[in-house]
Amino acid sequence: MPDIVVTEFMDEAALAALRGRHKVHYDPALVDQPDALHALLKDARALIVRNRTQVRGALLTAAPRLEVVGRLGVGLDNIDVEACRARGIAVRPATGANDLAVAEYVICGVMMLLRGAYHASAEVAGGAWPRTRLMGRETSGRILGLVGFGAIARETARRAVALGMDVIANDPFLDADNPAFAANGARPASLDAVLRDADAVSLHVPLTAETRGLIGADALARMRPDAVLINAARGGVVDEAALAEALKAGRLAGAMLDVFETEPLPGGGPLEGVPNLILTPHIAGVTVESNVRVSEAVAIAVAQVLQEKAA
Ligand SMILES: O=C(O)[C@H](O)COP(=O)(O)O
Repeated sequence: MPDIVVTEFMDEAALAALRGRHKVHYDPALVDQPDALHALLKDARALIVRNRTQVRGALLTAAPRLEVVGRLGVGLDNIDVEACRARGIAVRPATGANDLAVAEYVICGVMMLLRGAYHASAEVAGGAWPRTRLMGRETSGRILGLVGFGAIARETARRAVALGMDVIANDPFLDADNPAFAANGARPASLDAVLRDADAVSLHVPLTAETRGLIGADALARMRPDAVLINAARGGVVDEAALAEALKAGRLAGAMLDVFETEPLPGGGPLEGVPNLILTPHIAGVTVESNVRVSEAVAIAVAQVLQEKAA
């Protein structure tokens, strides 16, 4: 039986490093095979997951010898951190390793949505030439509003400033005089001001009881009708039906979503066929480069916990 089980995709070089010292079972399809996964966890000392494997309840019960959970990402909402703590199971996320990937995704989204010229490939290929309709807006001089001002938001802010954007940010955990705002070219603002003033709003908060549904019909109504919204944080933060309504009614100029209330996004939901909406499959933090960084960081952290616990 393996002592490390990996249930979702991981970089090969990091896996090879782990295999040098441990018996590793790597199967990125395991996330969708709970019975097989539970059987493999009987003797496992370590479990490595991305965001889909639910590390709680039955899974933890099936893993009586578990010592560490490696998280190939940052968000911990798929892990029952309290239950792990109660059992002395260490949780090791890849903090910082995918910040850059998400920040570039957000900047790309801001530019695509404000410019608005990239939804017309099929039309142009078909012989249409809609130049005046596709006259979009420049990014320089626009206001970027960040909801949450942690590490990823700060990476995003610096890149937005380099593009000539004015950056305002709200974070209930930071005092207005926190030097992190100025150090990253942002001005602190209330959530109301961010929603009211920003040309582009980007979300950078974890999913908690306080942030669930934060961007619902009320918040969307407070945004400018020509504003755009980007969510590469967590799906439950945005009310998908309310967003779909706002886009269809032209009360919002555009949106890009990388994360959803339910993942994979079930077909036939409110987001299908909505105009000015770009959807991606929870890929903002995953690039060729970040996959290497994330996997290496988690492999090192997991191996270290196993070594410490064995000592
Ligand atoms: O929490 C994260 O870091 C992102 O959601 C990316 O996680 P993933 O690589 O597990 O998708």
